[in-house]
Amino acid sequence: MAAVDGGEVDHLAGERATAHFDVDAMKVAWAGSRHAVEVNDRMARLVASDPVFRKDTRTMLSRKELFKDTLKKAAHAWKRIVELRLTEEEANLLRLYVDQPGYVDLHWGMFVPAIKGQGTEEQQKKWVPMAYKFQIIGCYAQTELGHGSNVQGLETTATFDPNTDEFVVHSPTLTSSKWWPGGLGKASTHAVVYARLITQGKDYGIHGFIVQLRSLDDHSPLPGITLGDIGGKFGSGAYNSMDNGVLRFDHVRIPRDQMLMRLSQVTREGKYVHSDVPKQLLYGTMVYVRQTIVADASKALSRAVCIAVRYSAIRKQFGSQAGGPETQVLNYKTQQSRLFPLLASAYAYRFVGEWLKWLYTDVMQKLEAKDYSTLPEAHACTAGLKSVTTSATADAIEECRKLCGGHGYLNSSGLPELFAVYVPACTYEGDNVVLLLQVARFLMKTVSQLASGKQPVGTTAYMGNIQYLMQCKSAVNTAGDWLNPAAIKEVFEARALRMAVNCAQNISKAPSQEEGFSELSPDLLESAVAHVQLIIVTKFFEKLQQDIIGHGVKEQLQNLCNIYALFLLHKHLGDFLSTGCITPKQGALANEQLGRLYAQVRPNAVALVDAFDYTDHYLSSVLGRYDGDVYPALYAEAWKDPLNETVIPDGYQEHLRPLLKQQLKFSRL
Ligand SMILES: CCCCCCCCCC/C=C\CCCCCC(=O)SCCNC(=O)CCNC(=O)[C@H](O)C(C)(C)COP(=O)(O)OP(=O)(O)OC[C@H]1O[C@@H](n2cnc3c(N)ncnc32)[C@H](O)[C@@H]1OP(=O)(O)O
Ligand SMILES: Cc1cc2nc3c(=O)[nH]c(=O)nc-3n(C[C@H](O)[C@H](O)[C@H](O)COP(=O)(O)OP(=O)(O)OC[C@H]3O[C@@H](n4cnc5c(N)ncnc54)[C@H](O)[C@@H]3O)c2cc1C
Repeated sequence: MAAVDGGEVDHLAGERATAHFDVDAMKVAWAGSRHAVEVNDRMARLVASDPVFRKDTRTMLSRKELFKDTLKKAAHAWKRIVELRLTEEEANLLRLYVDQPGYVDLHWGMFVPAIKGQGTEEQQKKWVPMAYKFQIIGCYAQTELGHGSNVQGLETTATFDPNTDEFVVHSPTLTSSKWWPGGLGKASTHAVVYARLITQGKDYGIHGFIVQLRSLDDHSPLPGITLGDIGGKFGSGAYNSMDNGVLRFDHVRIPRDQMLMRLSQVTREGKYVHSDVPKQLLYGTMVYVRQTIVADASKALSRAVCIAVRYSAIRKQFGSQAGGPETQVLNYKTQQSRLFPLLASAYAYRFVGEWLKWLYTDVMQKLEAKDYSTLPEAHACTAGLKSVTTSATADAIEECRKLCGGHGYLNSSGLPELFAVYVPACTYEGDNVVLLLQVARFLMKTVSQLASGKQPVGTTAYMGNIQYLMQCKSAVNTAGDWLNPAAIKEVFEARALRMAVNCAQNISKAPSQEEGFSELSPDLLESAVAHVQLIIVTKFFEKLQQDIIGHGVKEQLQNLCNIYALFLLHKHLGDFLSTGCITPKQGALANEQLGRLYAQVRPNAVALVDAFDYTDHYLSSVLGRYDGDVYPALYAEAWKDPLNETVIPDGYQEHLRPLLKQQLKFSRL
């Protein structure tokens, strides 16, 4: 049981008693191993029991107070990490459960990986230990006021001066100001800055440079550097704890060896040398972060779903006859049909995130061995999955808020802040539309290579079965037939392939490839989504092939997998029908089966969210409390609002009293 700060009475005990499976074993399936459950639980409790990490009044703090509170929490977290000699795994989890975006996320999440991925061994030896000891704090300064998505369009310059063996970093225009980097505004002492490398009069495009921004003595900006925060962001609390910043350079000089030189170098004489590696490795940090964002999607979604499921089991409306009990809103079929697909999606994203982590590690090992063949697929998978999972998660958090009715709109429900913190994931680390177009480009290339007989591999291997998939008809006859994984996989593969081939055919009719791609881009997005959804469904089925232990666990996961797939089929019925993969009758049968699956989830719903093993501290929601004691908590929470500090509000004397005491002057009143 994870609820360290829950009450004595378990209002959800009845719900927990109806579960048909072993919740502890499900925790292992969710977390990945018994070790992962144990370490997650230990770090979550450590954070929950420490008063410095309290966050119940976070949304009421001013921006300055919130930022200072973030600095305090980050420093305290570091102190605990050092005192307790936590491992890297434990430290990462501790920071996760502190649950307040801050400069440390970019320091560990992007600055260090950028140096590790793009720095030479010598550069790593110099910079990484300092970063590991927090002797320097770093951020990732790529985006500018004028360009974010179009990395090649960045304007900051780094011009080599052979006389002094230095680069001169400069912001030539207003639009070249670095804009958005997290941690840049107030905290970072250093940044990995992306700038156009110019040497011997030639522009060699975007490269990474380590630049010191602030004095290590008094934190003031170094000469030639203008720094600040870019201002308040969406929502209360939320991402406002982060100091997203602006940065301008006025001919700032850095030593030549602060160019990240693993992929290409500039010699003492100023000669540009590019190693024999794909240029796209420059984008490696983004690929790494996109992969972690997919794992975060399942965290955020499961959190919202946990709140909505528990509250829906507590909340009662209507149905009372002759004084009998009212109906739990979780029993309404509409509530189930909105909520259970989100529950299933949380599990689906968890497992595809696990697989993506494996893929990423595999690709990295191949790159080390100078095998670059899997790089395009790694890019397509990370970009596509980042895009699909973050968009769906942001929508799902908002749906969970609605599923909690009026109380979901209160900050104390935890859902508004969760949404506000989460929704920029659709934009950062690559706008979701821009990333899906990258997937589409990869798909079009794969389709065009089919004609030449090249066999697609990995996640596009199904395209090799083109003869069959272009003409097959689903054999589903009854609702129960939709429980056959082969039946589901076949229609998802046929839909994805047919949509891609249709796009490719239509592009080929355009005057040029480029014009065709641009004209067809809305269709290409849908085609990319179909391909990515197929990956998620496939990886869920593959997970079910693994050794899953514990009473009833596999059956529950099978139900969730079927719900995930059939819900997508229902939602995108137009795609499946228009590509002729299924008939309207088969679509109706899928929907019938979905209803049956929801009924099977109903008695297990609360236990399925308990398996996420979240503390009340992490959930930070009066509606999602483990003990279900919602109403006293809601009532108590209201009194904490600063407006309730006085009975008579500030402003009464100036603005309310005169209004109430005014003499009526208008004759018609
Ligand atoms: C309630 C409290 C909760 C608290 C929770 C706390 C959690 C919060 C913590 C915060 C977490 C995270 C912080 C967020 C960090 C965000 C940081 C950022 O945003 S950093 C900036 C990110 N910027 C981007 O992502 C920019 C997106 N743009 C691009 O990636 C590129 O410009 C492009 C891919 C769109 C285009 O590239 P370009 O080179 O211009 O052009 P082409 O399209 O022609 O591509 C050429 C060729 O390269 C291939 N390619 C492209 N990218 C890659 C890649 N990454 N890897 C491999 N290959 C790549 C592409 O496919 C083309 O290949 P061809 O074979 O030629 O077709
Ligand atoms: C909270 C947050 C944190 C961030 N942190 C960092 C950080 O630490 N470091 C950093 O360097 N950056 C950071 N960023 C910046 C982020 O990476 C960019 O905002 C993101 O890459 C999107 O780029 P953009 O803002 O230029 O959007 P734009 O590209 O201007 O997007 C505007 C619209 O144009 C559309 N669009 C753009 N190009 C195309 C196209 N080719 N085809 C079709 N439609 C298109 C988009 O879909 C979107 O609808 C952060 C951003 C946010 C919101």
